[in-house]
Amino acid sequence: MSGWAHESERLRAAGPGQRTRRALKRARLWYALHPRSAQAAGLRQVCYNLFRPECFWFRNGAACCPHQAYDRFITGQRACRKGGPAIGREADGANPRQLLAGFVRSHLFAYGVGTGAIIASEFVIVQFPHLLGRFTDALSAGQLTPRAVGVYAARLAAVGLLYVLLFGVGQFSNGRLGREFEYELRQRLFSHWETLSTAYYHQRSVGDLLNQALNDVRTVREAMAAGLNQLTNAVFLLCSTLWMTLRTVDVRLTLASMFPLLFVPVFVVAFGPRIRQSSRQVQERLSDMADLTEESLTAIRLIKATGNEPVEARRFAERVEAIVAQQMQVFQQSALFQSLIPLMGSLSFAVALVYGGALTATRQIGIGEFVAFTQYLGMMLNPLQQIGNVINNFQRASASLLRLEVLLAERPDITDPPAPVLVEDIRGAVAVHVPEFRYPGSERPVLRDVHFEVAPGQTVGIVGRTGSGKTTLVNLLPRIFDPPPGTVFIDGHDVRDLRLSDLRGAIAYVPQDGFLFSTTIGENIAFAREGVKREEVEQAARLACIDEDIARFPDGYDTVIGERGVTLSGGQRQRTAIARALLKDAPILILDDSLSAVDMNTEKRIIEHLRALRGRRTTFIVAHRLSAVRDADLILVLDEGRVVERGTHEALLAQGGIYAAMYALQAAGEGVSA
Ligand SMILES: Nc1ncnc2c1ncn2[C@@H]1O[C@H](COP(=O)(O)OP(=O)(O)OP(=O)(O)O)[C@@H](O)[C@H]1O
Repeated sequence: MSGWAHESERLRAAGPGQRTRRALKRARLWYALHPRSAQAAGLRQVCYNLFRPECFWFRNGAACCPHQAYDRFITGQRACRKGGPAIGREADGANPRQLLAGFVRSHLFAYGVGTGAIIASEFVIVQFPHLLGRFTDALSAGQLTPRAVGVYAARLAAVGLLYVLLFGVGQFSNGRLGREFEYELRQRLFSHWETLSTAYYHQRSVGDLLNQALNDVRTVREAMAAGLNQLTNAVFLLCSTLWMTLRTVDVRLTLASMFPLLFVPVFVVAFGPRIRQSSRQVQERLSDMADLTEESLTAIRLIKATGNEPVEARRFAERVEAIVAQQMQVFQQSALFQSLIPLMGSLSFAVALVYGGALTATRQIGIGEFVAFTQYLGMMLNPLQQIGNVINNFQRASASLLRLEVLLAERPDITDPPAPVLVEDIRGAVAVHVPEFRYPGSERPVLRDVHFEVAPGQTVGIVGRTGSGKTTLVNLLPRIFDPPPGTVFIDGHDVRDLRLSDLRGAIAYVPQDGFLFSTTIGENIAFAREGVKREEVEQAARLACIDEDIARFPDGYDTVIGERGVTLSGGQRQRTAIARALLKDAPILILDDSLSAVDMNTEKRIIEHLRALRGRRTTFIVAHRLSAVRDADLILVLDEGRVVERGTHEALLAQGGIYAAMYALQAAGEGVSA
């Protein structure tokens, strides 16, 4: 049995009670090793089946479908069962600082273990100079026997071993917690992004959002894992060293040598805010660069086709130069700040040599005491340097937290109404009475006096010049943009009074770009609904006339179609998106210019299939090619946001207006018979 088949069998054999983390971990490993292979896709399907839709909830309290549960699991996010620990629930709506505080509170014991281990390790390591001092004293007094040397060596080795053990435990424990927090924060970000409305994404770039999800979150994680370790290490190493010196070394020598170190807090106050400010600017410029990279890679085919590589390379270089300049500023400030701290350490050393040397020469302290003290001072330099690093880290993390805070404070402008009308079954009657619609922040009305009504099961064609408002009009139905109150109704209910999940669940929408995911074509179609069977996917593909194309693909429905469906033709992409919408089987179907890249014959067949389903769903077809709407019960002709003509195909032809002129033009150009 092949590796894949064996794994698949094991997973299948696991009963509901055995859907264990172990099985899933193995699945994740398998998936990581074979991310793009058909086997992985198949295994994924099996794994989907292992999750039951009703029982997977995430820590932020949001329910999710098994597909998402699995996807989140393989990307390292943790799902928990309904009713499981709801750490994130209290964090819902919280800012990252509260999230951080909540996380630390709920992992107090683990933090205690990690930090405690580091603290203990510091108290162990400071025994080292003390032992060395005693060894030196014994040596200078000529009291060292071979046995005593062995005992000293064994003690020093034991100190080293215990230190490594304790310090390792502390590092690992806090590092692990940092990673867990990183996942929770990313998950929180993602859940938050899912709630924000389309208008928000028109204002923010993908690059900037990616930068926040990656760089800002990582900076915070570094501060709370490595930063916390370094801080604990540095503070307690300093404290324990100080304690040992005061206990075992002359107090005058200790106090005099420590004097230069009192300047460290002064430098922190002087440099901290400047470093934080510059770090924030660097992050913003990094967002810019991420933006440009994303845009350039998305448009790489166009760039190559037009031979614009040098222009893009120049644009990229300009942004990189700006980032480098900004980063140099941060580096200069950080370098100056970090070097001032060891400088103070060196001054301490100088005082110790002069004053300690004099005390030793006048026999006020022993040689062993002096040797031990210089060792202690050496040990202090490292934590002082670390404190500089940690403060820099915390300054950067603070800037990142601020950016994340701003993002998480963003509220979706399209939300459920406070008291939604609960509807059992939407039939698909649509009434639109929009006196005027403007996009948020825009002065110009895009729709004016648009009034029409559609009975359930009817088909509406929407045509008109480019920019006349067709997409805007259909976007109002699922509230992608909010219509004015009391202007758009479904089954007699204002769409703004319905729960968003009810409203959007009743609408299958194929947007103009018909986005596809970089997975298999079968999964792209199945994305419409949870728990769909392969036969249903195939039936939807038949209705959208993509089934024959799929049959010719090397792996059929399991063919991976590349990023955003790059390996498909424009027409194939459109038909896949249509199949996905048909599979949703919602009472309202919207095709926004979704047949433009399909040839006339295929378009005709798809329209025939839709007509066969007539009565079952209300359909809106936005089109430039009039052949796509000629069978519609009502055709609206838009011009500059107004309905300038309306009627059936025949009635509009008879009117001899804009529609008739468009039809004549297209018939002449494409050879369409009237
Ligand atoms: N998010 C937006 N913010 C502001 N104005 C917008 C936005 N989206 C579209 N518009 C403007 O609204 C007008 C109508 O756009 P819309 O996309 O609805 O036209 P359309 O008829 O669907 O065009 P096409 O046939 O080219 O797709 C255009 O002038 C456009 O510039």
